Amino acid sequence: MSDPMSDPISNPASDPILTVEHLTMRFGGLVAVGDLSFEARRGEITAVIGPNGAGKTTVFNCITGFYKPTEGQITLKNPVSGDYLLEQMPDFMISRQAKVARTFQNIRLFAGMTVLENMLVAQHNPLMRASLFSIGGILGLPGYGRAEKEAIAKAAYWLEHAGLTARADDPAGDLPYGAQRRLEIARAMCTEPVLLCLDEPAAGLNPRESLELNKLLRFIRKEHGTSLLLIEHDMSVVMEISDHVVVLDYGRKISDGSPAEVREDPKVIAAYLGVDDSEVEKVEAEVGL
Ligand SMILES: Nc1ncnc2c1ncn2[C@@H]1O[C@H](COP(=O)(O)OP(=O)(O)OP(=O)(O)O)[C@@H](O)[C@H]1O
Repeated sequence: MSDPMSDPISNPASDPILTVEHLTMRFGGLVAVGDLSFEARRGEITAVIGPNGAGKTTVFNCITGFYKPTEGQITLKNPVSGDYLLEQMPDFMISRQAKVARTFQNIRLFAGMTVLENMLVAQHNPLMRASLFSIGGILGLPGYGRAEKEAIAKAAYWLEHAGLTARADDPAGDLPYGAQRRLEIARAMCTEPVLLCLDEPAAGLNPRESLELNKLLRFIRKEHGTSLLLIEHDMSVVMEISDHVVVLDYGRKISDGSPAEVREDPKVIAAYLGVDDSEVEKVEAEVGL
């Protein structure tokens, strides 16, 4: 099999992998996302944050093809296969061709299947191709045997880096919550995405599980050059691992910069981090509201 470590994607700092331009999503009269533009740069961890209902999940759903945006353009620059206009593609092509993978707020594993089986299901497409879409596996064709070995080796590699090797034969549903989250991420990495979108990966994790998650995400970025886009409520995770933070409020972008920059931005303090009631007027005056 090709060595999963052998081809880290180059990482020129200014090179965007995802460009969102004037994205608007309306549900009837409600503007869930309004005229949003931002970039996620290649090889970086970009966090999208904001209060409840700010439009974060809607942005993810537009990027990954679950929603068709009302307006706007979303360009994914795959360094290998070229540019894709995601808003014009069905969701399965976004994952298969453009190589964008995602995880969900609520974990979506096959709970009754083993950890290893979950990892192999993610590699269904290459295995089906190698089986000639029917009898290759039954006939024991060499191509299928090779593809199967590669799939198992890739699964083993990601299980090791997610700290799950010892649980490979256990039902996924038996894993502690934090381990299930890492399994979802490891499973997504088996599809070799260029952009991995994570919807609240730290939700419900205890501090030790949060550290293990951070370690896995850093490994993915550093050793594979995979770009990460995450929605996160846990500010300690955002500040610790993000290179770039985009802040939404009521569907609009109110801040965009390094973690240190957005943390100091009075608009963010007022809208997201929260201020004492007695301070609201003062902060609003400072930011011109
Ligand atoms: N399918 C839908 N139909 C109608 N309204 C929707 C739909 N999806 C989202 N919304 C509305 O769009 C707005 C943004 O929701 P969204 O879930 O994107 O926010 P969020 O920032 O992800 O919130 P949270 O942090 O609570 O997950 C909300 O007012 C929500 O009720």
